[in-house]
Order: sequence, then structure tokens, then C-alpha cells
Amino acid sequence: MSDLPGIVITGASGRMGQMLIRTVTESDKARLVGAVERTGHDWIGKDLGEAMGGAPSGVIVTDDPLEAFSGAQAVIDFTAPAATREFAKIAAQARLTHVIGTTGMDEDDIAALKPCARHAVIVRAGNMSLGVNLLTLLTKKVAAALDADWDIEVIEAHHNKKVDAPSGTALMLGEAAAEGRGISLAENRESGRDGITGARKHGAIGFSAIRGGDIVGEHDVLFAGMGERIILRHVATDRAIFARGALKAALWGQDKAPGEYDMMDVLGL
Ligand SMILES: NC(=O)C1=CN([C@@H]2O[C@H](COP(=O)(O)OP(=O)(O)OC[C@H]3O[C@@H](n4cnc5c(N)ncnc54)[C@H](O)[C@@H]3O)[C@@H](O)[C@H]2O)C=CC1
Ligand SMILES: O=C(O)C1=N[C@H](C(=O)O)C[C@H](O)C1
Repeated sequence: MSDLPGIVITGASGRMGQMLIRTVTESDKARLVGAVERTGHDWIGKDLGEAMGGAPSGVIVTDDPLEAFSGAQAVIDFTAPAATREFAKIAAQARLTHVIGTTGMDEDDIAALKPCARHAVIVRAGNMSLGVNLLTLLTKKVAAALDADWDIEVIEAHHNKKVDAPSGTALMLGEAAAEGRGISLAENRESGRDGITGARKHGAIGFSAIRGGDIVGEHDVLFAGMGERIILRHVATDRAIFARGALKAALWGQDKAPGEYDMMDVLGL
């Protein structure tokens, strides 16, 4: 029996779920021990490898997270806010590392993680890639160097199946810009402009979302001044960047004390 950390993937059939399964299966640092899907999904009860169109894997897809999490060391969860809240309670009971990639979580959803983090290591980030986490640092630095006469706009583009806007990454970048400028994002956020909106509020941080085709994820932070513009950009072309980051977070969490962490902690940035 291997002593590599055992990992469960929730939302196994999803775009990220399948990428995570391939990443964990190919890793020599972890083993895949469980796969969870929602009740009623046609993968439930099937062998995961066969459900993905390949050879049998020995892992049966379940809709019972309690069963799947027992005996695992970490769960990697890229699903939906309501599901992630439920998984957080079960991961806390099982004392697992819970890596949360799910975006679109509101204040209540995030507050609900707090009691769970007394028992589990929770690593949550709107983007698990190295590139975006570095871009976050750069955004904070540039925002700190410029005054409020420079308008800040975060522009993001994603595939046509994405259900939340602005993206989790756009919000991370907006928070970094607000921190750099020393203001609150909640009080200065401007998004969804349509119609006679009036002039842009001085000092606002704006968000725009494009949805189309199979775009993996693109983010620009625009600093628009008088007579010049600075654009910081990240372009994701492969979901493997998020899966690699999530696996790194799951392994990093193995010897950490319970609490809430993010990818900056994992990457040491
Ligand atoms: N933090 C990051 O680096 C990244 C975050 N994401 C986020 O991850 C989430 C998922 O994205 P995709 O894979 O593109 O979506 P998707 O729709 O392809 O997959 C979500 C999966 O979760 C499953 N699911 C929903 N409720 C469930 C439940 N109660 N129990 C078990 N499974 C359940 C669905 O059946 C589906 O298979 C989104 O919130 C997205 O924004 C996506 C990419 C990177
Ligand atoms: O839904 C997606 O696809 C993505 N979601 C994350 C987000 O909301 O920022 C990360 C990435 O951009 C892909």
C-alpha cells in the first residue's frame, strides 16, 4: 500500500474535474483515491477511468462525499458554491486538506468556511496558476505607484459555459489593485455598465466580462492615465496550469496547521 497522500476530486466529470484527475493520476507525488459527482449524474457507480473513456482505474464515482473523504488526505474541489460549503463541513470532520478552486462564492459562503478551518487546512484561490498569482503582486505594486487619476479597469474573458462574473481571478486582481491604492474594493467597485451610466466615478475600479467560445481565461488590468496606458495581462491557454497549482496546494497542506490559506502562501509569494 502506497503512503503517498490520497486525493479525492469532486466535480469529477467537469472541465476542471477531468483535468485534475489526469494531473493527479500522472503525478508520482500523490494517488487518486476517490471521485465525487452530484446525485443523479450518469457517472455515479461507474469506474472513473471507463467513464472518462479510458481503461478501468479501480476508482468508482460516488455521490457520497462522506464515504469518499474517509481514508483520504486531501480533497480538490472545483464545483459550485453550495457544493463547496457542504464539502467543507465533511472535509473538516475528516481533518483533510481542502483545496477550493470554486469561484462565485458570496460573503456568506466564505464566512461558512471559517468554522471548518478550525479543523481542516483550507487553501482557497480564485486562480491557482503561478502566472496569475504573480500578476496579482504586480497589480498591487503598480496600483501603489499611481494615483487615483489613473483609472483601473479589470477586463476578463472566458468560455461560454462560465456561470459567474466577474471571474474569481478578476476579483483577486481588483482586490490587489484596491490594496495597492489603499482603498476598499467593496466601496469602489463599478461593473455591468449599460445605458446612460454617467461619467466614470473618480477612483473607481471597473470590471468588464466577455463570454465566448472555448476561451480558457484571459485577464487584463488596465491602468488608464492621461496620454498613456499600462496593461498587465495574463492569458491561460491550458487548464493544466490550474490543476498543477491545486495539486501543489494539496501536497503543501499536508504538514500545515488548520486554517485558511491561499495560493500566495503555497507559492511563498
Ligand atoms: N481557482 C481556479 O484556478 C479555477 C477555478 N475554476 C472554477 O472551478 C469551478 C468549476 O469550473 P468548471 O470545471 O469549468 O465547471 P464545470 O461545470 O465543468 O464542472 C463543475 C462540476 O461540479 C459538479 N458538481 C456540482 N455540484 C456538485 C455536487 N453537489 N457534488 C458533486 N459535484 C458537483 C458538476 O456536476 C460538474 O461536473 C468554477 O467555479 C470555476 O470558476 C475553474 C478553473 C480554474
Ligand atoms: O470558470 C473558469 O473557467 C475559470 N475560472 C476561474 C475564475 O473565475 O477566475 C479561473 C480561470 O480564469 C478559469
